[in-house]
Amino acid sequence: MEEIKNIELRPRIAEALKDAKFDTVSDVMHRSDNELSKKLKLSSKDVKELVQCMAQEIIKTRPLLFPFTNALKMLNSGEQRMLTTGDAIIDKILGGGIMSCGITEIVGESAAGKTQLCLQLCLTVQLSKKLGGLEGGTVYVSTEGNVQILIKRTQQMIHSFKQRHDFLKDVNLSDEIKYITVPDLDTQYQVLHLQLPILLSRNKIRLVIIDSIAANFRVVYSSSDLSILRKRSKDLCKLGTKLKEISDQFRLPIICVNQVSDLFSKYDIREFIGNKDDNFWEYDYYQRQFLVGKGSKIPALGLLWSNMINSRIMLSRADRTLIGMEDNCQRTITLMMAPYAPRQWGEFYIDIEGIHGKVN
Ligand SMILES: Nc1ncnc2c1ncn2[C@@H]1O[C@H](COP(=O)(O)OP(=O)(O)OP(=O)(O)O)[C@@H](O)[C@H]1O
Repeated sequence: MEEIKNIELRPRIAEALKDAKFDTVSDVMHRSDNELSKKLKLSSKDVKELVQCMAQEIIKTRPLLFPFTNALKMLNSGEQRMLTTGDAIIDKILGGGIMSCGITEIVGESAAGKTQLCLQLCLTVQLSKKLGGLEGGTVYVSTEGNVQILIKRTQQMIHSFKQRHDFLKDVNLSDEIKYITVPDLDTQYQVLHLQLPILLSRNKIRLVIIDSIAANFRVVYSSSDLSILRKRSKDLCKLGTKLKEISDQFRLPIICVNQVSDLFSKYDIREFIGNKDDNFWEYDYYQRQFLVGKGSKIPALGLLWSNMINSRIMLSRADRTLIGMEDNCQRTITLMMAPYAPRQWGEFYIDIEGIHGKVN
């Protein structure tokens, strides 16, 4: 973080900072105005001036963190806003597809179809912008260690994808998907902080998928000890901030697959959602699910993580019924929250080609 001694300040403010041994911009910016006023023995007017100077310094020295934009600039830039899922019905349910920036969470119970949706996006992202793609490859960070299964399933999808998009028949779509396995939290940290930024700066990658974000956290932070919970929150915060930074810097969407936790009482919902009035939609959804005893599950990692993501897509499935060889379970996809569309849902199914929406 920037050192204060290099910043031009009024002498009495500079003197107060020196006396209080405040050396960096973060020493100031991590404190409230009241705290600064007390510690530095400065008037509230001086504190306001100091905070403004520090904020200016951050904007000046870290322009990538503040890529200010407005609606007109976005419109004129012609930047693709949505990444298609490859299925018109699902795109419609999701308000156009997956947001082409920020963090989108895909959450659901085991075998709900999260990985299938992600693999499909690995293919659609390679399409031209005209067709709803982002013209680039994918980095697929997997915590499950099942890369061979992913590759095999992707090959299956590619086969039918090429039949639908004849012009891709000579393109090697699997070359544009780079799989990385992260078996533990330490490796995950190394990959996201060191390896991923290098990969993104050297290749034309337009999508990052982390499948799943909860797996390693659940293993390391399984205790309910308060100090461990605090550390978990801190690490989750760091992870969310890093992902946002990467998404902003490389202008690409990051998809985080998340698991679910069981809901044991309706008070769990309040604990998960926080203030009901702040997020009435989600509160209402889980409350109803709980009351009808259906899908009484909430996304893992709690409220803190919920505040780090930009949109949330929930996949769910009813109990599996096999008719002959056909998997006939009812699946639903719900856009739980997004800055660009209201909550909506629909049914979908999975077949050899990938995932498809059902016409009602
Ligand atoms: N080739 C295929 N043809 C038809 N359906 C398939 C095919 N491959 C997978 N599926 C369906 O996809 C489901 C698994 O989906 P997926 O692997 O995306 O689950 P998930 O939500 O990622 O689960 P987990 O959290 O356990 O990894 C299976 O139950 C199966 O019904």
